Amino acid sequence: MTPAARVASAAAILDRVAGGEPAERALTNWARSNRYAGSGDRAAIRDLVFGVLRRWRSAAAHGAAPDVTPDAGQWADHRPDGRRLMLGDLVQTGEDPAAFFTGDRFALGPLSDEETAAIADPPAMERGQRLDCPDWMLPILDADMGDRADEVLLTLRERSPVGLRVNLARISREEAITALAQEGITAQAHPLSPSALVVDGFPRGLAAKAPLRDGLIEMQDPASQAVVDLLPLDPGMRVLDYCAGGGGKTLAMAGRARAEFHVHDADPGRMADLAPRAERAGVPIAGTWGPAAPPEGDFDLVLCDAPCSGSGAWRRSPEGKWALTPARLDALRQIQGEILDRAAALTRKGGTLAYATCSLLRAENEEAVAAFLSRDGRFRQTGGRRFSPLEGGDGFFVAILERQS
Ligand SMILES: C[S@@+](CC[C@H](N)C(=O)[O-])C[C@H]1O[C@@H](n2cnc3c(N)ncnc32)[C@H](O)[C@@H]1O
Repeated sequence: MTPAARVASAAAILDRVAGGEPAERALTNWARSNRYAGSGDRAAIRDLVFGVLRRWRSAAAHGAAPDVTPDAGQWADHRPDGRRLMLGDLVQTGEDPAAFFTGDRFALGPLSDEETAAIADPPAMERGQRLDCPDWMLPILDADMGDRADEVLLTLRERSPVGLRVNLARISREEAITALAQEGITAQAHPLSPSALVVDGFPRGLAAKAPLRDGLIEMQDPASQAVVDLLPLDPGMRVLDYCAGGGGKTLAMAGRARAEFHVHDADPGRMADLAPRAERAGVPIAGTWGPAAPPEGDFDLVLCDAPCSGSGAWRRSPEGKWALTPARLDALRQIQGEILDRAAALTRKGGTLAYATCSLLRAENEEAVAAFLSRDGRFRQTGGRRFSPLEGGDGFFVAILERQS
């Protein structure tokens, strides 16, 4: 496909996303009905779509498209079109739109006079547009992050570097760097965790490289690994990953200690990849639990990597930024409290309950923990940390809570 045809395809996919279709599904559906597109085309189109998702408001401003609904942070009421969004993002990333809007076969039609006039001068943007943040969240983020809020939000407008976790149970970080170099991938040690690497650039097909296929290295954000580094883990412990999802943290824990790992998720489908990944990494999973068979008994360590706004990971999952509403945030806080209460009942006396989110918001982090501690006097906070996206990984939070009685 030509670069112009890729831009036209991205615009068509953005139309569907603006119409309510989740981006991953829109990309998959597009690929299914356009089988001529090779893997390089699909990856390039995905990059274009995700670039706009991260910078939706500023792209709309540059393309003279309607803004998102300002109070709810959603695009549902004003659906800007993919053509204008692509136009705006090309302009703001320094590309010449005329090179893509050619009117050639498979390309978008040439720029109209109105579009040419619209992009002639940079638009006047309000702060939320410039930072690509829903307006209702700005005061919350200002209160929670102080004078770093703008810097953090600007970071979240860009693509996240590719983080890897070395399975230290099987290979050292230096050996991993060498193994990757043999595959033509350059990676450096990342300061957030002894197991973390960051890859130079955005190489295609990374997941299919031998060290990843063989379970020696996993894709994982460095801050996610740093959260696991803070957990009190010893060999032989009985550990429950209460919100295990795809098992990223279970496998990271297993890389640190030969413990007995149990996994649970309210949506067992989310754990579908866990068994093959665990097998590749050489990690036995002692128990898998779901809503039909909830976990029982006393665990030495229960990790709750709770569902959250995902605000620390908006680079990776930018749709979440626009889908979040005050009502959704309230619902998440409710769920987080329920998860903490359930997990507390599964933590043995003297054991540890660890609460983590990839959220930047105090409401989901410090305030959730404070509310839990005021409900359950048996626990005391003994550690924890907040990770900022300015440290090179996702924004994360973890609190270590010890059960004392
Ligand atoms: C942040 S994700 C977990 C990511 C995972 N720990 C990892 O590192 O790959 C949160 C998970 O919590 C699950 N979840 C949502 N509500 C839950 C609940 N009430 N109890 C347990 N798990 C829940 C979701 O299905 C989702 O898989």
